[in-house]
Amino acid sequence: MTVEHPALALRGLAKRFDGTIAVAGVDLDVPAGSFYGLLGPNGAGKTTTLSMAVGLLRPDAGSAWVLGHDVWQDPVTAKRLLGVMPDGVRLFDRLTGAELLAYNGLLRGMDPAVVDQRAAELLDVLALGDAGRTLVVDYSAGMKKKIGLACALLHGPRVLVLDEPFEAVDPVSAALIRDILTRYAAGGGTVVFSSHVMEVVERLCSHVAILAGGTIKRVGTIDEVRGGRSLEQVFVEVVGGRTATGEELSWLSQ
Ligand SMILES: Nc1ncnc2c1ncn2[C@@H]1O[C@H](COP(=O)(O)OP(=O)(O)OP(=O)(O)O)[C@@H](O)[C@H]1O
Repeated sequence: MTVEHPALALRGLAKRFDGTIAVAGVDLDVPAGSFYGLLGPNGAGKTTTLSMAVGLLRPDAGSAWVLGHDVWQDPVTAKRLLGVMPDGVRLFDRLTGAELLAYNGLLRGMDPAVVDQRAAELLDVLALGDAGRTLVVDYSAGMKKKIGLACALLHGPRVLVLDEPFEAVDPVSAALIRDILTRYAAGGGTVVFSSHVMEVVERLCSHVAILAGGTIKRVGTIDEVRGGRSLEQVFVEVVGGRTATGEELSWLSQ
């Protein structure tokens, strides 16, 4: 009998920057085939957690496994299975989209003919084909997200980890990204993405974890976490925050 490993397993991940505890011991199991949303307010530790989970940032403590392969002990195998779109999309942006895809594919040791064929298909599906000779540095924020997603998908990963894929993306591009991710998940892939947009998570995800102050506050299937309420209600209750009294900023009223 083969053991089914979680797509992503995190144990005790922790990170401190100078005096700030960014992530304070995160445990998480992402089931294979799930569409997983990591929700949290600004500064919750989402980017730091995902960066440690995919081998981009060395944790102070803890471990991460991709389909049973330790990201830090066996990075080559883990990274072969992973497609990653980091926050702020750190790309070699003095290349065109096609060049960037070719660079990524060849770096992964892919057959050049396969790279060419997949790159052309991805650029077409993501409506980036017209950008032709435009350098990525001159792309709009939404176009940068889309080329980042194309780079993450090029080698056909089993697990896709995306940091804020819908941030700064117009509704048309957002719908396109949603379609591609839904198709990828329907084909057996696992998607993990961070967001602070409830609607997107509620609409797409089978599972959700709410991160605040560097720890996981709620975790489970969307229905388990909602418990009959809206995700926003649960989020606000978990994360807290101040309620306006109506007295503040009175000088703004004419
Ligand atoms: N390189 C760094 N140096 C110092 N502090 C950092 C660094 N990266 C993150 N932090 C701090 O760690 C905490 C968590 O940041 P992180 O970027 O992981 O949060 P986030 O949930 O992704 O936030 P956002 O939704 O705003 O992107 C914040 O307090 C942040 O200021």
